[in-house]
Amino acid sequence: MEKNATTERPEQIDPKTSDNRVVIFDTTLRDGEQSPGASMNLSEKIVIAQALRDLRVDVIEAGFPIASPGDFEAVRAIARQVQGPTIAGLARCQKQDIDRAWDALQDATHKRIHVFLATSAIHREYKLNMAKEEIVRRAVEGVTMARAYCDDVEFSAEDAARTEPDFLAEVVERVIEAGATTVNIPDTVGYAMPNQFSDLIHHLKSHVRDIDKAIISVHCHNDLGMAVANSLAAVKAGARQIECTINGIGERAGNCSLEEAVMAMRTRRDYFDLETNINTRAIFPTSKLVSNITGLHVQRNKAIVGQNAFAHEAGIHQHGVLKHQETYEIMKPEDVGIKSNQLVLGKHSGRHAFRNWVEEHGYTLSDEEFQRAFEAFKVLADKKKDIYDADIEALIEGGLNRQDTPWQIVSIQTNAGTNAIPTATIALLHAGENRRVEEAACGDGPVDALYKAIERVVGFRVRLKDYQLRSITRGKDAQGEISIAVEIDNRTYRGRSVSTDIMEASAKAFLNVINGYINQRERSLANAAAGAEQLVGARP
Ligand SMILES: CC(=O)SCCNC(=O)CCNC(=O)[C@H](O)C(C)(C)COP(=O)(O)OP(=O)(O)OC[C@H]1O[C@@H](n2cnc3c(N)ncnc32)[C@H](O)[C@@H]1OP(=O)(O)O
Ligand SMILES: CC(C)C(=O)C(=O)O
Repeated sequence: MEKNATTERPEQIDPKTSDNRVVIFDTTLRDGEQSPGASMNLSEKIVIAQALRDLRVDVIEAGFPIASPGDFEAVRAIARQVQGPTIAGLARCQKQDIDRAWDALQDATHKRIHVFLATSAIHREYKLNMAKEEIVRRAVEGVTMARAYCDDVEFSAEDAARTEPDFLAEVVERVIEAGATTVNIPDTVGYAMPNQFSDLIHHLKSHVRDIDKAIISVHCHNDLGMAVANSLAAVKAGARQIECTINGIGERAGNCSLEEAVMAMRTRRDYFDLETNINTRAIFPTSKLVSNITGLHVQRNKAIVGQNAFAHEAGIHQHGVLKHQETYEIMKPEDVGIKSNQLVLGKHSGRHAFRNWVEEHGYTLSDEEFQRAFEAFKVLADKKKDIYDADIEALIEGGLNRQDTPWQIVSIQTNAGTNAIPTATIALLHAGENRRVEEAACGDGPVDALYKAIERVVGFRVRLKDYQLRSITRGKDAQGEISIAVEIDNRTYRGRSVSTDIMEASAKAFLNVINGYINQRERSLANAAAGAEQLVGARP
């Protein structure tokens, strides 16, 4: 499944020659992935990178290639497959990191090596054990090594917001001299206040020789809820790149939220007089995709993409909006990809209306995906009186991660109640072998009983690490979303499912994990067998 690429990517504008263009550097796949619990696999990262391309971000930071073979592979695959934006790879100021980043970026059309080194006193003394002179030397060395490979090099002075401004200016001047084309000023621990951060950018602009030879970037964390405010204060002061993530995910309290920064600059163009290249209509679908894949839910009242962001409950507001939308709406929901006029879909709707909905919401489904989504929609419409957009989105997005085989549900029965021993009976079909197996079990609750019965059918045990139930739509017949994390062979697998019946959703989420594990194990065995065959073939 791929989101529509809505419009052509316009010629890249160089912010050094256009005073009011702000570069959007997305780090959902790198800093965003540093959110505890947000790890993504290779195919999920590629799907997100494609969505970021369609959103028209300027730079995708695809990962930190030295961090792990998986990170390296993800950066390499995105560099190969996602054309348009610049692809960046992160590296410490050391040769092996820079070499690894360069290897991973080889196939990208536009590539950037992003080197970083902390500059603040606390990081120098306690973390790096380096004096100021060594910091300058290592930073210059890092940029020089990266420039030997690549024309586009970014240097980040980690913890810049807590660095002595004059020392920061010295580092920035020296890395520009060494060839850095972007200099990033991170508020790594979310400590800055907007006026102070703005003063810091002014300080660099007035104290760094040749500051105009590089783009000033900012990378703000949200520990005090200031990430967006600080980023906006910085662009007002002359920074021309914002590093941000979808839904503001990232290390600890997260990063500057892309959708908030972009929509603030767009909605208050009168104040900022700045532009980005973002296709704002792709914001909402991208937000949904990221939340679906990472399992990090967006709070209802989150600006721009929260479920309530464009909802009016109060009578006085509703009255105002009915008379004139702008009385209580400063942005149009359509501008961020949220439909304002809902086409009401229900059990009597046919394929045309459903296809219309799918296309209007920015999805491109293959014939098979469409048919599966339509059938699932009909089943849901039979069970549920009111179908909301969120119901259908859940149903389509759910298809993205679905591991349908080999084990499929034939029937589920659970029994629980006060003073009753919870029991579950399940019948599963092994699709490949056309084998039907039934098992029953007791447990500490109906879900525990259900999971034990499933373990008996598939023949192995797993450890449930996390189980979350959330209502994702409204009404008595709301759909429940189950998100689980399960440990098998020392690895964590995640599963998710949505249904009006939470026992069914629980079983499907569990089978999602079991099937994912079985499929992956089979792929590894097949790869190992192919490798062994090659070795045998290669023998003299
Ligand atoms: C602010 C940020 O978000 S920066 C990015 C943070 N992201 C991550 O750390 C996620 C990925 N990280 C990892 O997978 C690992 O930390 C690795 C692979 C990078 C390094 O792992 P290890 O070699 O085991 O080192 P570890 O993480 O324990 O310690 C970091 C080392 O890097 C050094 N270091 C930290 N930053 C830098 C830098 N910018 N340049 C050079 N060296 C650095 C530290 O001094 C320490 O060195 P030491 O081993 O000589 O004491
Ligand atoms: C590597 C840098 C940009 C970073 O993530 C930070 O300082 O938070």
